[in-house]
Amino acid sequence: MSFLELKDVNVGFGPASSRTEVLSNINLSVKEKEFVAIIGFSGAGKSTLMSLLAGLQAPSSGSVTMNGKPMQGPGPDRGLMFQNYSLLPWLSVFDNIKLAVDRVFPELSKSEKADKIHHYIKMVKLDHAPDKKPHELSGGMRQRASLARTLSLDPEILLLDEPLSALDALTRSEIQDQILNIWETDKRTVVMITNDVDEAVLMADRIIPLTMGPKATLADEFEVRMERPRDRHTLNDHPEFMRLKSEITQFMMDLNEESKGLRKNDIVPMPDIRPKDFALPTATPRLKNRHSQPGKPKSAA
Ligand SMILES: Nc1ncnc2c1ncn2[C@@H]1O[C@H](COP(=O)(O)OP(=O)(O)OP(=O)(O)O)[C@@H](O)[C@H]1O
Repeated sequence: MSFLELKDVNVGFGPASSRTEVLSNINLSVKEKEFVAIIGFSGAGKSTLMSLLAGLQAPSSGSVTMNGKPMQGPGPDRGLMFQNYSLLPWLSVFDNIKLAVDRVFPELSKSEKADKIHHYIKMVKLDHAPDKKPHELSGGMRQRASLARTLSLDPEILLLDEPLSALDALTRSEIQDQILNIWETDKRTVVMITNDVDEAVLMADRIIPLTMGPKATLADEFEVRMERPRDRHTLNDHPEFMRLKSEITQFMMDLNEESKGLRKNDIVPMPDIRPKDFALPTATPRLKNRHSQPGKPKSAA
C-alpha cells in the first residue's frame, strides 16, 4: 500500500474569470521509507505540490491520502523544511527546537525534552552552538538548526522544499550528506523538491520531473538504480550517474524548449498596418494663444 498518495489532483487559484490552473492531473504514490525527488523549473508549481503533501493546501479536485486516510490540514507527522530557515530570530537554536518539541510532545518531562533537543542538535553537528541566536549563525548552520527542529518532531515523512538552494556548494554538499546519513539510519520517508539534477541523482531512489506550468503535471519517473551509500567523490566516474544526469538534463531542456514553443503559439500575429502620416497635428488655437489674456481678443488691442 502507498504511504502517501495523490490521485487525479488539480489545483487552481482565483475566480473562474481569472483562474490560474497551476497543477493538473497529478498522480503520485510514495512508499514508506522511500526517497523521492521532484525536479522542476522555477514557477512550475513545486511549492504548491509540497503544500499539498504537507496538508497546507487542499486540492481543487482529486484526493491526497496518507496511510490510506484523507489528509486534513498540516500535522506533526509531516516535517516540512523550506529554503528559508523560518527560525525565530529572538530564540537560541535550543529554544527554537524546544518550541516545536513543547508543542508536539507536551507529555515529556523537562529533562526528556532537553535530551531530545540535544540529540538532534548533535545529529546535525551544532553541539557547539545550542545557545546561539540565528543572526550569530552562518546560512548552513541556520539550515542545520532548521533540520534539527524538523527532525525533533519525529515526523513520519520529511518534506524538503528546496532546502539547500540558498547555500554555497560546499555547505550544500555537507548538509546533503547529513540528510542522507539521517535518512539511512532513521529510514524515514523523504520527498524533496530540487532544481539540481546532481543533487537529485545523488540522493533519491526515484526522480520525478514536474512539467512547466500552467497546468503542470508529473512526467514519467527516472529510477536511480545506484547502490548506497553513494560516494559523491566518485560519482562523476559512475556510468549510471552520468547516464541519468544526461537523460534527465536533456528531458528538462526539451520541456523548456517545448514550453517556449507553446508560448510562441500564444502570440497573435498583428496585421501590417501603418498610419498614413506621422506628422503631428497642427497646433490648436488654444496652444497658439496660450500667452494671450483670456477674454481679451487680440483684435481689440
Ligand atoms: N495562493 C496562490 N494564489 C494565486 N496563485 C498562486 C498561489 N500560490 C501559487 N500561485 C501561482 O502558482 C504558480 C506556481 O507557484 P509555486 O510557488 O508553486 O511555484 P514554484 O515552482 O515553487 O516556484 P519557485 O521555484 O519560483 O519557488 C505561480 O504562477 C504562482 O503565482
